[in-house]
Amino acid sequence: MNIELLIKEAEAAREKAYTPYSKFKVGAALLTNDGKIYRGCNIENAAYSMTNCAERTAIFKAISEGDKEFAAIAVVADTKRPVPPCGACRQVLLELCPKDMKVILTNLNGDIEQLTVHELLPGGFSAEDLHE
Ligand SMILES: O=c1ccn([C@H]2C[C@H](O)[C@@H](CO)O2)c(=O)[nH]1
Ligand SMILES: [Zn+2]
Repeated sequence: MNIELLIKEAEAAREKAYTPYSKFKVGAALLTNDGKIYRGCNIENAAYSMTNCAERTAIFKAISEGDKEFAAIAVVADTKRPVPPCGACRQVLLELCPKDMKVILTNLNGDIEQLTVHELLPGGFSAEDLHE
C-alpha cells in the first residue's frame, strides 16, 4: 500500500471541504481491498449538528457504492498534531472497517501517525455486543 499516495488523495479531498462556519477543512481517502480510493471531505450545515466529517463522508460513499472491504484510511487537516478523528467517526470506523485496519493521521506539515481502528476506540461498543 502506498501511504504517500493515499495522503495525497486525502489532501485533494480536503480541497472540496464545505466549511463556511468553522473554516476548518478536512480530507480523507479510504482505500478498498481491490485498490479503489474513495475521497471524503467535511460538509457543514447552518444547523451545525448536521455536519458530516471527512472520514464518514468517505466511508458512506464507499458503502453506498457497494464497497465494504477496506484496507486503510488517511485523514488530513491543518493541525499541529496529526488530526485526530472525532468520537462519532471512531464509532463509525469500528462498525464498518476491520479492527486492525490502518488509520493514517496526518497534517499539512507532513507529520504522520499510524494506528488501528481498535487503537482509536479501545473497548468501543460494537455489533458483537448486540448478540449473546
Ligand atoms: O477528524 C475530523 C475532525 C473534524 N472534522 C470536521 C468537522 C467540522 O466540520 C470541522 C470542525 O470540527 O472539522 C472532520 O471532518 N474530521
Ligand atoms: Zn468525525
